[in-house]
Formats: sequence, C-alpha cells, structure tokens
Amino acid sequence: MRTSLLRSMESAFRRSGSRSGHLLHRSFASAATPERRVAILGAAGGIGQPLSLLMKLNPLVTHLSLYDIAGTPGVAADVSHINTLAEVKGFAAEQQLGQALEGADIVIIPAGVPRKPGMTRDDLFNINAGIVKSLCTAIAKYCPNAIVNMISNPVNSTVPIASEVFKKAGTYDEKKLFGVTTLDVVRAKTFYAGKAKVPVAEVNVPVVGGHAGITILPLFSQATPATNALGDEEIHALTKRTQDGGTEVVEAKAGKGSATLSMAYAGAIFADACLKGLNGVPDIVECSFVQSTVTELPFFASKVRLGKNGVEEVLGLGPLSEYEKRGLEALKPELMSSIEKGIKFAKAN
Ligand SMILES: NC(=O)c1ccc[n+]([C@@H]2O[C@H](COP(=O)([O-])OP(=O)(O)OC[C@H]3O[C@@H](n4cnc5c(N)ncnc54)[C@H](O)[C@@H]3O)[C@@H](O)[C@H]2O)c1
Ligand SMILES: O=C(O)C[C@H](O)C(=O)O
Repeated sequence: MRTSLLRSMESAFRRSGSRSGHLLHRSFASAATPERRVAILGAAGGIGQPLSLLMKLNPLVTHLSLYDIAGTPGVAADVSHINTLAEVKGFAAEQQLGQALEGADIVIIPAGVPRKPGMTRDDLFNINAGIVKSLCTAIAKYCPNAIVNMISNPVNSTVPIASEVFKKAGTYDEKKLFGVTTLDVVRAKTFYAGKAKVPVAEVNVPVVGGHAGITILPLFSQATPATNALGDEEIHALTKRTQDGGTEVVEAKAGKGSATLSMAYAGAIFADACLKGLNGVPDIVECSFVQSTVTELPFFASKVRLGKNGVEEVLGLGPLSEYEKRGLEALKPELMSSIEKGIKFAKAN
C-alpha cells in the first residue's frame, strides 16, 4: 500500500515537466515494471542521502545501489527499511565500487566537495576533477552502457572530464552523458511563479547554457503560463536570482555546504525522466548539459528529448529576446573555458 508521502512525491514528479506521470501510478509490484538499476555515487553525502530516499520512493527503480567512501552502511540500512519496490544494497570503500556499478542502467554522481561562502564552483575543480575522473574510469569498466547523471561541480568541467575518460576507455556514448542542470530549472520555475503570480505547478521555464553564474541562462521569454506583467527590470532580477540561486543557499548555510535538499529533489526529477525515457515513455523533455551542436560550444544545456538510448534529440533554443541573445553571447567565453579546462585535465591525467 502506498503512503501519502509517496503519493505527494509522485505528484511532484508528475508536475515536474515530464509528461508521463501516469507511469508513477502503477502499483509497486506491477509485473510490467522492467528491471531498472540505479547507482548513486556519493550516496552518504548531503545530496546523496535525500536523493537515495527519493530514488527508493520511485516505483520505476527495482535495484538501488548506494556507494560512498564513508558512511554508506548506515544510509543503506536506513533506506532499505522503506517498504517500496527497490532492493537496496550499500557499498563502502573503493574495493566495492565495481560491485556497486555492475548492471547499472543509470549512475548518479553527487560525489565531491561542495562550496563554502566566497568560493566559485570552479574553486572545487582541483578536488572534484580527480574524484569524477576515478569514478568515471570505474563506470567505463563496470557499466559502460549506463546513463550518467553528473551532479558534481563544476558541472561545466566535470561533464567534459567524463566524456574524455569514456573516450579514452573506448566507451563514450554522447547520448548517455548528462550534466544535471535541473536545479536551475526548478529555481527558475519557483521564482517566476512567485513574481508572475501564477500557480507554480503549471510553470515551465527552459534554462540553457551551463551551470555556473552567467552561464546559467533562464529563458523567461519562453516561460509558461506567459505573462506580460513582468517588465525588463523584473526579468533581469529573476535572471540574476536564478544565476545566483546556488550562492544564495551557500551563503545562507554559512559554511555548512551548498544546496542539498532542493538538489536531491532536482536530481530525482531528472533521474525519473531518464528512467521514463529508458522505459519507452514518449515525449520526455528536460533541460540538461549535454554534447551539443545547438551553439558552437561542444557542450551546452538545452531542452533534450529523452528516450530508450538516453538523448533522443537535442532541441534548439527557440526564439530568444534581445536580453537573452546578449546573455547567450556573454556566457560563451566562460563556458568554453570551463569545458576546455575539463578536457585538458582529463587528457593530462
Ligand atoms: N549540479 C548541481 O546543480 C549541484 C547542486 C548542488 C550541489 N552540487 C555539487 O554536488 C557535490 C556534492 O555536494 P554535497 O552537498 O552532497 O557534498 P557532501 O560533502 O555533503 O557529500 C559529498 C559526498 O561525496 C562523497 N565522496 C567524496 N569522494 C568520493 C569518492 N571518490 N567516491 C564516492 N563518494 C565520494 C563524500 O564521502 C560525501 O559523502 C558538490 O560538488 C556540489 O557542488 C551540484
Ligand atoms: O551553488 C553550488 O555550489 C551548488 C549548486 O551548483 C547549486 O546550484 O546550488
């Protein structure tokens, strides 16, 4: 029997923008549920724990593999007692990483250090680049066909690092590598709903570019439900707030890390969309940072149609306002240099 918490999670998934909520209404024991294995690397962290909870609540997950270098047994034991379908296994220490990954359909990576006040996401590069590289090396070995959802920052560099690691290993499939930018969309939706005074559950706002500062470009000109109640100043303020959303949380947490709960929610929404795509649900569209030809940059976040093989189609930007066109040109040099930094690191190490 499903709990009311689960029902509200399901309704959140339904409202998230993926047009396939009906799947979440199936009973856990449905014979039609295909086996889907999800692995979370960094599962005992600030994001990892609530994300593990949310993936345990997702009825599309049959096996949930939780891996961290510290604290996994407790998290896995705790989450495993929840009476939902997914069978939970915990894996601690590097020797168990292979087992954690074997057979995974989706690997979600929130492993790595978060920001403290005063830091940029790029300041995390020196530590997180190495973590991501070693985890991706293991993915190439143990589950080369898995879809990878990269959460670890700086996403603008960690995704290119992952691509190079997979290329070196001969396993790169550009359709299966995603930088998770869903939190930018979640924020843009929340902030827009508040300003435009429209029901938040009905709001959609594409967010393109990358995942750091000005590289985050919300397209409020395409927001739905549309409103003409917002002037240029309000759009600028909404754009700034979306771009600085992460910093807002880092400062409020005052040294105790960055967004974890909203990120876990966003990560769960994106993984759910990937699962639905894998299961053949049509018309699943989310924004994500992927290999792209939408601009001259090799990786770029835009709307992506998800399918049985991961990316089915990278969608174009659509019509932009003059303000957004300027934002797009302004973000390109910074985004390109973060991409190149990731590629250079992976090639040199
Ligand atoms: N993409 C986004 O929108 C977004 C949003 C929020 C945070 N983040 C990023 O996510 C990352 C994690 O944030 P957090 O708040 O959960 O940090 P955290 O410190 O609370 O948790 C990180 C976890 O990673 C684990 N870890 C470290 N090295 C590992 C390794 N080699 N293998 C497996 N696990 C390892 C740690 O033991 C820890 O449990 C940060 O880089 C942060 O910047 C991204
Ligand atoms: O801001 C951060 O450092 C974490 C994350 O990228 C966020 O957007 O919240």
